[in-house]
Order: sequence, then C-alpha cells, then structure tokens
Amino acid sequence: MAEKIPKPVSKRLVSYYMCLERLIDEGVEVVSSEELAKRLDLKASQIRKDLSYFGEFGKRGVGYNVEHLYNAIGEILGVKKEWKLVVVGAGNIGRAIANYAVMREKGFRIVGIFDNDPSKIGKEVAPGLIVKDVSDLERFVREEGAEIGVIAVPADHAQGVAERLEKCGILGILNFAPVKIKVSVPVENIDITAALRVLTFEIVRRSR
Ligand SMILES: NC(=O)c1ccc[n+]([C@@H]2O[C@H](COP(=O)([O-])OP(=O)(O)OC[C@H]3O[C@@H](n4cnc5c(N)ncnc54)[C@H](O)[C@@H]3O)[C@@H](O)[C@H]2O)c1
Repeated sequence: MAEKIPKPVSKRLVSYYMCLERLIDEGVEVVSSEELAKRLDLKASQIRKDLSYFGEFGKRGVGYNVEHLYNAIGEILGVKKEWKLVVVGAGNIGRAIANYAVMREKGFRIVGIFDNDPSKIGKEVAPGLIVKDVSDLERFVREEGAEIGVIAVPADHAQGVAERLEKCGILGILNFAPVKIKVSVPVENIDITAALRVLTFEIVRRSR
C-alpha cells in the first residue's frame, strides 16, 4: 500500500474490525456508517473518510454488508495470517504475555521467549515455552522466521534489544519498556503509566 495511512486511522480501523465482529455475533447483516458511528462514539463522516483510504465498501442509502466489510478490513489488517512472535525478557510482563492464550486464537503465536538471566534460562514459563538464552536470539529468529518482537526488558536494555531484533529481520516491535526506541521497523509502545496519566488527567479535569 503506497499511500501513508495516518496512525489514528489505523487505530480506528482496528476498532471498526472489533465492532463488526460483535455485529456478526449479534446476527446483524447490514450496518450504516451512522449506526457504526453511534456504537463507537465517532462521526459517521469520519468512518466513511477512513474507509475511503482503502476502497469503496458501502452502498449509498443501504449501508455496509457487515460480513463483507469485516473480511475486507481483516484483509487490510493482515488477520488471516498467523504471526510468529518472540518475547525478549522472561520477567513479569514477558511471562504474562507468554501465558495470554487469547493471542493464539487471534493469530499471534509466540514461538520463543528469551532472557539473559541464567536462573531463568531453561525454565518453562508457559505451556511448551522454555526460556532460551538471548545469545541465541538472532539464529532462532532467522530459522523460525519470526516476524514480531516483544520487548519486555528493563528500559536501559530496550534499545539494544530492539537493534538486535531489527538486524536479524524482525518486521515490527511491540515495546513494553517505558522508553522511546529508535529503529526503522514499526514500533507500537504499550505504556501503562502513560495511559494512567491520561486517565488521571481526565479524572482531575472532571472534578474541577
Ligand atoms: N511489570 C509491570 O507492571 C510493567 C508495566 C508496564 C511496563 N513495564 C515495563 O516492561 C518491562 C519489563 O517489566 P517486568 O516487570 O517484566 O520486569 P522484570 O524485571 O520482571 O523482567 C525483565 C526481564 O528482562 C531480562 N533482561 C534484562 N536485560 C535483558 C537483555 N538484555 N536481554 C534479555 N533479557 C534481559 C531480565 O533478566 C528479566 O527477566 C520493563 O521495561 C518495565 O518498565 C512493566
């Protein structure tokens, strides 16, 4: 896809996909942009504009065929494919991710988990997942064809781990460390404290 898609659009696209999944479960066959907008607390014009990046989906005055739109967005999001993940850092976060079974159902398979602490290497942290020595990371990623790297190491190790992941061919990084990492592959940051700050800001603002 040559055109650059703004980040907020890709985030909303995921929310459309999840909403359409719920509509399918509810047995809804056709939905208007107005109805989608109501469910997602957005403007219908926003939804139409977002979808127009990817083609023509709905029929004017009729709405969207739910299953068709769901499949089309799924295609755009790459959900049909099973993605192979490696986790670096087998601490609290790394182990929690490794045990998050729903990821597998959604097409994200953790193929390896790595650490540099000898007391953790060789231990089974999730069913079938034994912690490997991080010195084996590059060879493993290449041989397994892993595509996504999850960074769950302390902040001061995150950049180094990211560079190693990038060099051995990882295509994207999910970063839990509270630090900005600089690599040329896409990075998605999960910063729980930052999210809590946004939440407390909103709570404080409302109580004023
Ligand atoms: N625990 C939380 O609630 C939480 C929440 C948000 C973000 N985070 C962030 O996520 C990251 C992990 O947190 P945690 O609580 O799991 O920490 P942790 O200390 O429990 O685990 C970190 C693991 O990384 C390993 N490690 C360190 N350097 C390494 C390297 N170079 N290569 C491979 N392994 C290495 C350590 O041996 C350890 O097992 C941290 O950056 C933390 O700030 C944690």
